[in-house]
Amino acid sequence: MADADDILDSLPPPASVVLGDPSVVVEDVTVTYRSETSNADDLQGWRRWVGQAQLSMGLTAFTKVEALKGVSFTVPEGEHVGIVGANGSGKSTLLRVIAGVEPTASGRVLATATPMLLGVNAALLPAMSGRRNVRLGLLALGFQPDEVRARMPAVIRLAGIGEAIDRPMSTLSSGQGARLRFAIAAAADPDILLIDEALGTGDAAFTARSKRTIDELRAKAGTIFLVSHAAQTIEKMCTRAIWLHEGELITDGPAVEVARAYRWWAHNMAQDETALADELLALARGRFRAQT
Ligand SMILES: Nc1ncnc2c1ncn2[C@@H]1O[C@H](COP(=O)(O)OP(=O)(O)OP(=O)(O)O)[C@@H](O)[C@H]1O
Repeated sequence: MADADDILDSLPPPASVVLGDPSVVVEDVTVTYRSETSNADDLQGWRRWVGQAQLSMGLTAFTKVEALKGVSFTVPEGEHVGIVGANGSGKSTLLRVIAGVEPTASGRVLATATPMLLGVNAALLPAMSGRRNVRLGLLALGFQPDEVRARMPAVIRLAGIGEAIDRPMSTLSSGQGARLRFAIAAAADPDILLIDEALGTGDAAFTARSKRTIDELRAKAGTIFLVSHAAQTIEKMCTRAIWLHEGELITDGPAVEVARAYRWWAHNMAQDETALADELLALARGRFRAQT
């Protein structure tokens, strides 16, 4: 069996890409969630005793989840960055922080344009119809009234929710609402585009249509962040990738190299080869730290 060093050494050299000035700077970002827990063993030190006492009295105990731990990187314009990592590693949190919809406990994000997280940025009003929400959504994105009129049919076609477009938002299914949000955001032509595949929703026809739209947006956007569980998607679509593990940035480098290292790690975890997986993770982390 190949050892961790052989695996990392067999990876191809970095691809070369032509890049512009910095477009997104993530500086030492930490995000902490406070979450209910029914298991006091989740808690550390004195909090465990307090938690046990709270739970035994039928009260609620809270634990702290560090979703991102001091994550830093700079992305130049034109870069397509994949974010990989196991479930719960902090990928969606990172996208939400870059989009400005998730507060940080410390650190900051600087961007040269407003980053658009597909499907999340549009805040819809429940009492208004889908159609009026599309109008408001497009106005909120900064389009002039004549541009709004011109773009509305395409947005409504992409959402593809039929007659439900004239019903109040509050009566739509969550899938229909998600499709509308996606379609509004997709009209934005953002310079900095954030795509979370986990947000993918809807039936096969919508999935195909939204994939086409994402491809068009990708072709136009300057800087792209893409979260995907499929390391092959990251290899194919991205120039660079970041591997997160339990909120920590493990490595950041050429997409092919990072995605393959992550794939080997995931493969070994799936095979219960946890010792080799741990070794791979430590090596990838060590190599990256040595470079920076
Ligand atoms: N609103 C929240 N309240 C409490 N904990 C949260 C909240 N959102 C995320 N978390 C926790 O933060 C950590 C990171 O979550 P996040 O959704 O960013 O991971 P992810 O890598 O995107 O996961 P997945 O691949 O499963 O989508 C996880 O431990 C998760 O349980």
